[in-house]
Amino acid sequence: MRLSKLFKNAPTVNVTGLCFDSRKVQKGDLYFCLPGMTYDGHDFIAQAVEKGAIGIVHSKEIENKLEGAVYIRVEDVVLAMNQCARIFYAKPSDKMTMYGITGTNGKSTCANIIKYIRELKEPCGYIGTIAIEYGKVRLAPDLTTPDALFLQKKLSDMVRAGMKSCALEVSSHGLAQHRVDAIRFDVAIFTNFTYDHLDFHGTMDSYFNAKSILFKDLVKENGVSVLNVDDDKFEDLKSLSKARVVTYGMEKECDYRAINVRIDPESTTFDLVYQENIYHVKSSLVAMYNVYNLLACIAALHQTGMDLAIVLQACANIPQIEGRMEQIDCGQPFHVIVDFAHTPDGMEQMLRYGRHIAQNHRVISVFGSAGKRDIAKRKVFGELADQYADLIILTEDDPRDENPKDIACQIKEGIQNTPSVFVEDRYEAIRQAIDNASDGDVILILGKGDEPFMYHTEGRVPWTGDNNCARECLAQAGYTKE
Ligand SMILES: CC(=O)N[C@H]1[C@@H](OP(=O)(O)OP(=O)(O)OC[C@H]2O[C@@H](n3ccc(=O)[nH]c3=O)[C@H](O)[C@@H]2O)O[C@H](CO)[C@@H](O)[C@@H]1O[C@H](C)C(=O)N[C@@H](C)C(=O)N[C@H](CCC(=O)O)C(=O)O
Ligand SMILES: Nc1ncnc2c1ncn2[C@@H]1O[C@H](COP(=O)(O)OP(=O)(O)OP(=O)(O)O)[C@@H](O)[C@H]1O
Repeated sequence: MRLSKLFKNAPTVNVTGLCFDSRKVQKGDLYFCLPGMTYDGHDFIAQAVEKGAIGIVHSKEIENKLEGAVYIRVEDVVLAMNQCARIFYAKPSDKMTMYGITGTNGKSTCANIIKYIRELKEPCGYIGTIAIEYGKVRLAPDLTTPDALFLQKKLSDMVRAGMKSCALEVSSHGLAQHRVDAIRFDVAIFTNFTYDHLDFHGTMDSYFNAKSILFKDLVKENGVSVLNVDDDKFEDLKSLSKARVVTYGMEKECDYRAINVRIDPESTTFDLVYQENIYHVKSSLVAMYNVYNLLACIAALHQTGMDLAIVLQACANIPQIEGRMEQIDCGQPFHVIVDFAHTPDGMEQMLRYGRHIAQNHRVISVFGSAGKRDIAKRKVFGELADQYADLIILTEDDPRDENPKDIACQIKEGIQNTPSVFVEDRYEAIRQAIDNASDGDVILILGKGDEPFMYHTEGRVPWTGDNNCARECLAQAGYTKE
């Protein structure tokens, strides 16, 4: 593409790619000097030019301009990069129905529900924590919400592969770092807002401000904000939403309301009240929080033209979402559930659900807390497990360069009455939980879900995955039904 298509009055040179990392520049790329938390992209111009960048987009004064590249000075490089990416990749988000999902918990679950149901009508892509998926392509993501350039490129690949819609998880980091600024969403879904990511955002207000960008920036004609009426942040989001607002919930009057909810170990049923009509819904997803996730998706899909009856019927067969409330059934006489819960709210939801289905039997919980992340939540995890569990097995969970035993000690500060042990090796911890379980017990393995890696001192190292680990340990104990 000609540089002048991206910047008015720019010299006639051909841009073959866009890049913001000098280490990855390829010949013909336009290099954007981004401000970062550790570095400043302006410091790497020499490397970018050496690697063949044909243009440098910068905001600071540059004294020694190297030959071989064109220099374009702008006020805001992040803004310029987003605008360029949108044009360079031919505005892919304008060619699909775009669902943006944000909130502390439930983004991956909702995105996967939307993808599954939307695909009954037309091809739908997915970008989020679990995968990047479209058609037959399935890639392992590095981030929940990738950087702006990668995102635009992937969306354009999706359009080329025939996708008509896309469900995209939008993290607060992604919003704060303007990774989705160049995307035009049709629907912005808000799941919930509870404690998380204070290591990055500093305060809950700043965390919320990041989340709210998705709703402030939803300006597409016919755009719709899908909001959880039962969440404390509902009124704030409603008043700042630019688009039409549609509501869902259980406790208050709203557009899509669930009543008569019944949660069983295998399924969930409820009555959906919509415009004074009542529809009976049965879903393969369990736990109360999934009723909220379902309502959000039902509203979003219905508001974007899907037939309500088809959407509701599809709720009965939503496939297992990897590592999210994943029931591992190898024929053992107790429940084993693997879940990605890693926030206080997620932990409480899971522990409460475990308590609900265990009835008089025991809840055995296996978890840790990530190293170098949100230290304050460790004690809270201990308090929650103390409240709901009968046995707590503390173990490693992405310790990074912290000692897992120290993290476990901080979790233990919240444990008063419930027996707890520390088993550093996660595989061994899961094995001990399984060996310890009696008929009817519920084992909750929390925090990592399906993730096939663990962060240690040496970086990201392969991990069996909690779900695979549980299956292996069950097989070793003689249960092999799956
Ligand atoms: C905290 C955070 O989000 N950091 C992101 C941020 O890094 P940064 O600000 O430190 O960047 P930097 O290293 O200072 O570099 C500044 C600029 O100089 C450039 N550079 C740097 C060095 C060099 O040699 N050459 C060069 O060109 C960099 O490419 C960058 O453009 O900008 C980088 C470039 O886009 C991101 O890769 C990086 O994500 C890191 C890897 C990360 O782990 N982010 C996580 C926390 C994250 O975003 N998570 C969310 C939420 C997940 C959840 O809900 O749990 C997600 O969406 O995944
Ligand atoms: N609506 C919800 N309310 C509260 N907790 C939820 C909700 N949905 C899911 N959870 C809990 O949060 C965990 C993570 O769910 P999910 O992966 O869907 O969220 P997420 O927002 O995508 O998280 P992340 O961005 O960290 O991947 C689940 O495993 C479950 O324990």
